[in-house]
Amino acid sequence: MGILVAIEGLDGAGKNTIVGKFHEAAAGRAMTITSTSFPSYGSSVEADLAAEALHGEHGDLSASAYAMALLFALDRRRWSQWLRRACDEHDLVLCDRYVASNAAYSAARLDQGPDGEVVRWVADLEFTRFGLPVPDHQLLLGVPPEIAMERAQGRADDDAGRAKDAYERDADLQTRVYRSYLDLVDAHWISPWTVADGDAAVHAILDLVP
Ligand SMILES: Nc1ncnc2c1ncn2[C@@H]1O[C@H](COP(=O)(O)OP(=O)(O)OP(=O)(O)O)[C@@H](O)[C@H]1O
Ligand SMILES: Cc1cn([C@H]2C[C@H](O)[C@@H](COP(=O)(O)O)O2)c(=O)[nH]c1=O
Repeated sequence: MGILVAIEGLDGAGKNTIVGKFHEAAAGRAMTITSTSFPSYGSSVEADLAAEALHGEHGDLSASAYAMALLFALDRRRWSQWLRRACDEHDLVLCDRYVASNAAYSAARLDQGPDGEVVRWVADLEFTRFGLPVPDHQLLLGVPPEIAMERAQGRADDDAGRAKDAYERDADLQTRVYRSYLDLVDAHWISPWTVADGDAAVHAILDLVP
C-alpha cells in the first residue's frame, strides 16, 4: 500500500514543475510513483466549467465561493476509485492540488480561518460524503505570493494558452490564499504537512516512502 501525498501552493508556485522532478528522482530509487492533477481539465466537465467560469464565462458562477468549490469537489469525486487503486499499485501517489486547495482558496475568498465554516464544509463534503481518500501527507510549496505571481505572469507572457484567470489576476487573493495555507499547516489540517521547495521538498517526501 503506497502513500498519497498532496502538493499544494499558489498559482505559479511550481507544483507541476516539481511533479516532474519527483518522477526523475523516483527513477533513481527502487520505488514506483504515479501522479495526477486537479482540476482534471479535459477529462471532467466540472473542471472545464470551473476554468471557463474563472475566465469570465457562465454569468455570476465564479462569484460564489461555494459553487466554485463544489465544481472542484465534483471533479475530484470522479477520481476516487482511481486514487484508491493507484495507492494499491504504487509506492507513492502524488496529486498536484487536492482537497486543501479547496479549503485554502475558499477560506481566503470568504475571509475565514482554518476552523471556519467553509473549511469544515469542504472536509465534510469531500472526505465524508464523497469518500475521497485522506492524504497521508501534504506538501506546501513555500513559494511566497510575489514570486509565484511573477512566475504565473512569465508563463502567461510565454504561452497565449495560459492567460491568467480571475484568481491569478487577484494579487490580494493570492496573498490571502498563502496565509490560509500557512494557517492550515499550523492547524495540522487533515494530515501532517511539510513546507519546502525544490530538491529539499522532493527528498523530504521521497524519504517518507517506506
Ligand atoms: N523553481 C523554479 N524557479 C523558477 N521558475 C520556476 C520554478 N518552478 C516553476 N517555474 C516556472 O514557473 C511557472 C509556473 O510553474 P508551474 O506551472 O509548475 O506552476 P504551478 O504551481 O503548477 O501553477 P498553477 O497552479 O497555476 O497551474 C512556469 O513557467 C515554470 O517554468
Ligand atoms: C483544484 C482546485 C483549484 N482551485 C483553484 C486554484 C486555482 O486558482 C484555480 C485553477 O487551478 P490551476 O491549478 O491554476 O489550474 O482553481 C480551487 O479553488 N479549489 C480546488 O480544489
